[in-house]
Amino acid sequence: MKVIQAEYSGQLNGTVHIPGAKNSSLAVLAAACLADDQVTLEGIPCIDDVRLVTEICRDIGMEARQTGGQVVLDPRWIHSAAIDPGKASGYRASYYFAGALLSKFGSVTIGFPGGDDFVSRPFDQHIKVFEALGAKVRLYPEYYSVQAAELKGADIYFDTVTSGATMNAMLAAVRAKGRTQLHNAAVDPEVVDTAAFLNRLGARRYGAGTNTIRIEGVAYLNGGTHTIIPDRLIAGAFLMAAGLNGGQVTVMDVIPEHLTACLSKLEEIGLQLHRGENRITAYGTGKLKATRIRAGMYPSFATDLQQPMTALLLQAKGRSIVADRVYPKRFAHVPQLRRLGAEIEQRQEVAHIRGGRPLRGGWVHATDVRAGTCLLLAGLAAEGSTCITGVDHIERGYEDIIGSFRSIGAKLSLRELDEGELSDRIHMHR
Ligand SMILES: CC(=O)N[C@H]1[C@@H](OP(=O)(O)OP(=O)(O)OC[C@H]2O[C@@H](n3ccc(=O)[nH]c3=O)[C@H](O)[C@@H]2O)O[C@H](CO)[C@@H](O)[C@@H]1O
Ligand SMILES: C=C(OP(=O)(O)O)C(=O)O
Repeated sequence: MKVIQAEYSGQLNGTVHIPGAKNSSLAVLAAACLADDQVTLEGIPCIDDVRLVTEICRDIGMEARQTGGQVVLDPRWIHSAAIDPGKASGYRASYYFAGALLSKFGSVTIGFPGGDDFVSRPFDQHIKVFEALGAKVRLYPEYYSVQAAELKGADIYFDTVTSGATMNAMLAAVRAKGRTQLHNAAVDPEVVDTAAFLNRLGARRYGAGTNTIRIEGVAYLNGGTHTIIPDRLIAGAFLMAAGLNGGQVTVMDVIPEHLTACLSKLEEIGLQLHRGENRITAYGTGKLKATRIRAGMYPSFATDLQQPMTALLLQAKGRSIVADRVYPKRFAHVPQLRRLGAEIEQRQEVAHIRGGRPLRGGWVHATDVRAGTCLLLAGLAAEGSTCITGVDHIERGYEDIIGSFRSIGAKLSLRELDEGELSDRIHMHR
């Protein structure tokens, strides 16, 4: 079993290049099915979720060649719209293949979305979109199918703001007959990026980045080249690292506007920031103030950043509280932080933190990708050595997490433990 070992690292200093966004890449890779010619994507991160997507692409006959951050896809030879249920359930965003293949072939069979488990991650708005466009959705124990003789544009109102269903609706509607309007749409940068990609292929889609998106269906889409936006969630986590012990971290190749809520909060708790055109430097002053975080949909503070932010707030003297309106139960990292000596409690879907207390190393388990970053940051600030299991979750979302944190001075290593060694270690730390 893989274990990340983190040692107390003192100040973290250095510059990190930020890769393309996982959440954009997963949508745009599936959206490439829609094209009628070759597609080249730049800035795709080398992460486990992307490896799974490229396997799915190959399974259905779409050639996908990845060289570093570049993926070349050829959708002209897709011969199947049946996706292995196990692979589809191996990550969250497989639902984009449902939207894209439905749009192009009128039929798809696919496993249910997997991904991080936050107790409840409903899928009803995706189904609502498919049905509104005229498709029939059938749910089976292991998979679902979506079929339509013809997709027709429709007016669709989302009952909740969802980035996944907004992007999926854009994919499903792009070849539908007539006009589709999406109301109460998500405005995330990943929505805008996916829309930009579709337009590059020749889609007629207007208003992405606002609450109403209009799509005029087209019969043919070209190929083309697109560069994925930088990962604002990885950038945010590295900026937080600067605050841990008063260091200085620069994130390069970012879009600072995508991080507005995060940057405001970092300044509010005492970090100094310098924003350039495509870079941000965070200076930790060594003194952090407690605060209140209410994670929400973009442009609010991102739910994917509330967990790493919690690790930083453990260093801020006083009481902080963290609530998550997107996933009110996204707090599996809280009991793990307590194993490191953190004074943190979860009461009524809010994490209450008493910060400024020393942390000590121990064994902890990452239950999801950002819980992993949270525990890693806490481990770098804890006295002694912290071992983090659940590395697979972390590798779903981070490209070379060990190398990039080491490049700013973090004492981290990846170790392989056999079952016997693992059970001895866990026993010792009980
Ligand atoms: C692969 C990917 O891009 N993952 C991101 C995506 O997940 P994902 O696309 O799953 O999240 P959504 O934006 O769809 O979810 C937003 C909210 O809508 C709710 N909802 C969603 C769909 C639905 O059919 N019904 C429904 O009620 C969800 O429970 C949640 O409360 O956005 C989340 C919110 O920013 C991020 O945490 C994830 O990192
Ligand atoms: C929740 C996340 O991922 P996913 O939606 O893929 O589970 C995330 O990236 O924080």
